Amino acid sequence: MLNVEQLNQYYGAAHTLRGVSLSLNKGECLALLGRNGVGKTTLLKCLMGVLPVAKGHVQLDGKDITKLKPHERASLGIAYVPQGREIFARLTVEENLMMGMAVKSGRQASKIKGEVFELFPVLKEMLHRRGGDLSGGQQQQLAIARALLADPKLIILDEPTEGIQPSIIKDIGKVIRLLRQRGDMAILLCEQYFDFAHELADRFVVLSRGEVVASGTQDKMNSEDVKRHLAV
Ligand SMILES: Nc1ncnc2c1ncn2[C@@H]1O[C@H](COP(=O)(O)OP(=O)(O)OP(=O)(O)O)[C@@H](O)[C@H]1O
Repeated sequence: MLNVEQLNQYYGAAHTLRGVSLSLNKGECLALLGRNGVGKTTLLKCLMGVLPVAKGHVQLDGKDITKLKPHERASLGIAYVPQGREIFARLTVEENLMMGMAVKSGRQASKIKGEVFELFPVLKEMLHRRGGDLSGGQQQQLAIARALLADPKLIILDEPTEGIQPSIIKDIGKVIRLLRQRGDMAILLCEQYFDFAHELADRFVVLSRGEVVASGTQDKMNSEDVKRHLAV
């Protein structure tokens, strides 16, 4: 469903992504691993169209989307939960969720909304609170819920456990596992928290200095070779 071929990106003279290729199938969770600053967030932004690429291609279901704008990619079924969550702090939880549903019809929206409240019951209790008054973990849940309300084919999560308390990390893990078991979505999970990614991923890719230096199935993820690229 997602095919990335030889992506190259630069920040000025700095060559940030160097020929990155990866693929991801429906029903699969791919972990994107790597130390701080190796280019993970840059790659995700290129996939969402927030940053332009210098060379290479991104395909979704066989269609070349390399030149499409973020909103066009969103309407094709890509949802992005950025690092730091970027919820609307002054809007209520309900209003934040409505932003995610903007592209859906009334009937579709209420069905998806029911499913999302099952996944994140806490959001139902907090519908009228302002986003900015939620805890960091609740904001992360809100950001994931908002992305799911667009009913995506591919959800891209940038470090969903960053700065979040263990009990909510567990809840977020459960949701990702459920989405994976449903089998109708592809999940790209960028993570520094190795054990979390190891539990959830089917396959992994490791970036180092903008290059893919290791990849494989989940059973190979715990190897010395992979750990070497992640050790600080
Ligand atoms: N807007 C920017 N302008 C110039 N350089 C940038 C910009 N954003 C990131 N960089 C640099 O590009 C490199 C890759 O950054 P990126 O944020 O993609 O890394 P990362 O692997 O996601 O790290 P982290 O885990 O800290 O988010 C880093 O050296 C970073 O300093």
